[in-house]
Amino acid sequence: MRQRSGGSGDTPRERHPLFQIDGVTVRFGGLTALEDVSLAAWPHEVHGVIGPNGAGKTTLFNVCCGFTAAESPSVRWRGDPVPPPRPHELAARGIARTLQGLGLFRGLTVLENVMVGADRFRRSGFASALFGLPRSVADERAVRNRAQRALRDLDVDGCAAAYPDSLPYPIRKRVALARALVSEPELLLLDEPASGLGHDDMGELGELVRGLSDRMAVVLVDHHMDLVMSVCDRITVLDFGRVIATGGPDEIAANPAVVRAYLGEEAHT
Ligand SMILES: Nc1ncnc2c1ncn2[C@@H]1O[C@H](COP(=O)(O)OP(=O)(O)OP(=O)(O)O)[C@@H](O)[C@H]1O
Repeated sequence: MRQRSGGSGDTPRERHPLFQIDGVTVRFGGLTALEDVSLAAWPHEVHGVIGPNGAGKTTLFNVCCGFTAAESPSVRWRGDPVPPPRPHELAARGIARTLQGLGLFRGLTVLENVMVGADRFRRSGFASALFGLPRSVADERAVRNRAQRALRDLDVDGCAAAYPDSLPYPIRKRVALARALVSEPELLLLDEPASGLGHDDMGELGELVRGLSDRMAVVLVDHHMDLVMSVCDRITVLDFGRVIATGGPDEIAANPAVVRAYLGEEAHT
């Protein structure tokens, strides 16, 4: 595990998590999906969220993305209080996410899909785009270049002209990741990044995610213990909507409450 920021030479700001959310309670009618849950994502760390089925992982992910509202959570960005995230503000706030369903536009090529993710770098307004003014043309070229770079970084630039439906699932997952990364986020939220991947693709994904933590904080929700244990610096374990443990992979693997929660799950499957 890498040294967390905060040692000699760090700026004081790096003593805080990049993103911290506390007091997350979500109720769906009579069902409490999350009760007073906290999550802190540190710069340059990969933070895993795990837990048995129905523990509240997706709900927590959705709160972090602003898809689901929690009851008055406290949110901090580099230690400063900020309003809870809202989906349309994520890119502007330095947050990107990939979803289980990938969410690629079927009618757009791979390159065009990734260009959508780079939208925040456009500087020209609607009118100059409409009339093809020079600034808008330069903008378009810059956004296209960024998108091509993002595809190259993920080794999928060869399918830039293809439509998502024509590509194998692991490639589509990379495209979805490229679309998230092209916005150059400080915080990347990954929902089930390993779902549907075979062993080899999962190994490559693990290396990729580890590499990303040089540039950003990563939060990932996933069922695959191998991936979570090998890739994450810190892990939050949920069970029945509550945090039952937080710590490094070794601490988590040895935590009796975590073992009990997962054994309980096996007993019910
Ligand atoms: N929109 C909703 N309306 C009602 N109940 C919901 C809703 N979303 C989630 N729940 C319930 O909230 C609880 C937590 O669900 P959530 O999907 O967050 O768990 P999870 O840990 O992601 O589960 P899984 O591993 O099975 O995906 C579950 O009991 C689920 O049935």
